[in-house]
Amino acid sequence: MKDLKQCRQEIDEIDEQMMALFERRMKVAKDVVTYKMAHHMEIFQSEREAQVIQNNVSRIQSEDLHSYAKLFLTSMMNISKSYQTTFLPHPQTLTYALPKVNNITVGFQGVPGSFSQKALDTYFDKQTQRQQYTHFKDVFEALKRDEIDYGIVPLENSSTGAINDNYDAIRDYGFYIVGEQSLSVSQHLLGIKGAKLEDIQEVYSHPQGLLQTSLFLEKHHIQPHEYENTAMAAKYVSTLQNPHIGAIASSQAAQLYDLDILQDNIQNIQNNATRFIIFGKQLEVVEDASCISIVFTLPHQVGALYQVMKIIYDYAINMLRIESRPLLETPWEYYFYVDLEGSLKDVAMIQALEDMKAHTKTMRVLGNYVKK
Ligand SMILES: O=C(O)C(=O)C[C@]1(C(=O)O)C=C[C@@H](O)C=C1
Repeated sequence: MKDLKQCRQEIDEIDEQMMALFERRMKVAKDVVTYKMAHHMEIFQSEREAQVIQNNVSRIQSEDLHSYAKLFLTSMMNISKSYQTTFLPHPQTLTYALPKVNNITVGFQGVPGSFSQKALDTYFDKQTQRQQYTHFKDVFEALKRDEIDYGIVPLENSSTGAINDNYDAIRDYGFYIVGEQSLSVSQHLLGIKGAKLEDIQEVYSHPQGLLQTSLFLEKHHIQPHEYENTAMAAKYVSTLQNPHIGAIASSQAAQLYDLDILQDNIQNIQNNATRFIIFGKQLEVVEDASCISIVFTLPHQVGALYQVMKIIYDYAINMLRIESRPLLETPWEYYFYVDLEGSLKDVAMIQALEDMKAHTKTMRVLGNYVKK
């Protein structure tokens, strides 16, 4: 048996060599992303990754290490991709992208009659193919598999705040925001034909639908039940045919699933609106893009957030929004999601972002797009 001390010494020597190679590899990854940004290429290159895995796993002589080698290479390329996403485009090499409109498929969560579909219908034209999914996460997965060209999900509601899962997903999947559609949202109490408001004892809706109408539900002593989606809840209630069970959903859902509107506009705040984001795999900057979304993490230091905010102030940039979310991998640390008014074609903006990046642990541009 080898001595532990000797083993660890050997590991230390190997790690030293590996770290030098790691640094070299990451520097090349940086050169690759500079090229990709100038040529409108996606960071994730599935064919190349498959090739890297195939070439290198076959070099491993011990058969029992093949699956570990594959895992090692995959993790290494994930690290390389996450590093690549932190680089900012160069205003001179960044060319405007024409929004893709022909022959595209867009994924949304829910069934026809959902608010996501309404946002999709408002943003995209009639020819756009629509693909529906059960969960928000499925839309992100579908884009990852190239099943769709874009996804559309809600990010924030004016009365209930952020839709946290989607904030986390847009960051974790490494996708880009290419557009935003704001939609005014009216929630209605729906019931089966002939039912009355007084009959309703329970309702089904998406958690957001229930939150947005909490005052009405409390007032009428109606018990809320969470469902995948407002329109799916309407569809479900329609199948139950029970006069005591209602749904909270749109007027389109009432029509589609043959339900009556028992009480309209029951949302807590009358001008209830939801912001939907359209996301894709590439950074697409259109000519009139005026909103830049960034996400960053900060070192645990006094005044770390202040330093970033000061740069925004010094460059006289209008900050449209700031949101913080816990970093799952390190408790009590947060990432910040900030919207700034401006364009990535503006040299001063890139300078400001570079300065901000110098004060963060990680920073990535999520997109530069038009708010509609
Ligand atoms: O070859 C590239 O395009 C790279 O960006 C490098 C790299 C890698 O780390 O090997 C990273 C991301 C791609 O998905 C494929 C490979």
